[in-house]
Amino acid sequence: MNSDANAAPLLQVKDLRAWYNESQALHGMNFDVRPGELVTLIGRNGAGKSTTLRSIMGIVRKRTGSICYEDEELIGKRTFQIARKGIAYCPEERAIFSLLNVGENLTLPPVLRQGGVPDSELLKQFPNLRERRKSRGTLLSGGEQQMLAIARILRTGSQFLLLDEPSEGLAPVVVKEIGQLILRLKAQGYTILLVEQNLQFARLVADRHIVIEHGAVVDTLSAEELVSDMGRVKNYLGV
Ligand SMILES: Nc1ncnc2c1ncn2[C@@H]1O[C@H](COP(=O)(O)OP(=O)(O)OP(=O)(O)O)[C@@H](O)[C@H]1O
Repeated sequence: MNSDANAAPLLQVKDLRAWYNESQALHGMNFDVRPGELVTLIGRNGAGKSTTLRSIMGIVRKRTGSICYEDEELIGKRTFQIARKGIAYCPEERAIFSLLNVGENLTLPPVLRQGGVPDSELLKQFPNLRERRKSRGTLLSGGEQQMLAIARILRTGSQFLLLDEPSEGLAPVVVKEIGQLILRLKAQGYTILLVEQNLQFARLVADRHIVIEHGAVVDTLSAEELVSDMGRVKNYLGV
């Protein structure tokens, strides 16, 4: 499914400010994501990318402004309520339970909504996980852990996926596999907001790129602009 440039936004973030205790991390974020779109958040370390995902998910609780999802305000809602609306979060550290095996990790999160991928179908979609069904989390490679972390949230029935640096620490060949998986999810109609430092990876998968500096959006580039004007982005990232 391709995103419709004229469709009403699925997620609208307005003047989002967020704090860790007294320390302000987001200073007025404004952006939106349309249904079926794959959007990246890019920016230097500490710019506020992960905090944006955690604020949408309600993990960072101290936040003001507006986060509107399907015309419903998420500010003030708890994480479990946000998850029930169909938003899922895959953290940077992947959060695989090391003492549980693949099958147990997969079935641990509850099914929250209709439309979740059934277990049998998940194992078909992720054959490498099927092979390693009995292996403990600690024995998985970084790529397998990432696959498992994504597979796990597909089971819940969520349609809006927040993915924090899925390519981090993975070998190029595995990054390619994760890229193919993300493109497959987009083709299946999932809407995806992706934090990504790896521009080559971001370039291959995303429709649009939002640049963050000091907790605010400073630029937005289309997929084409990222390719034709890489200098602009590298300037922001200082690379
Ligand atoms: N748990 C926390 N407690 C206090 N401050 C935090 C916490 N997590 C992040 N911060 C601060 O919030 C700001 C934004 O951090 P955030 O992790 O969102 O950045 P980022 O753009 O995702 O960068 P990175 O890729 O390095 O994680 C930074 O100044 C960071 O030091």
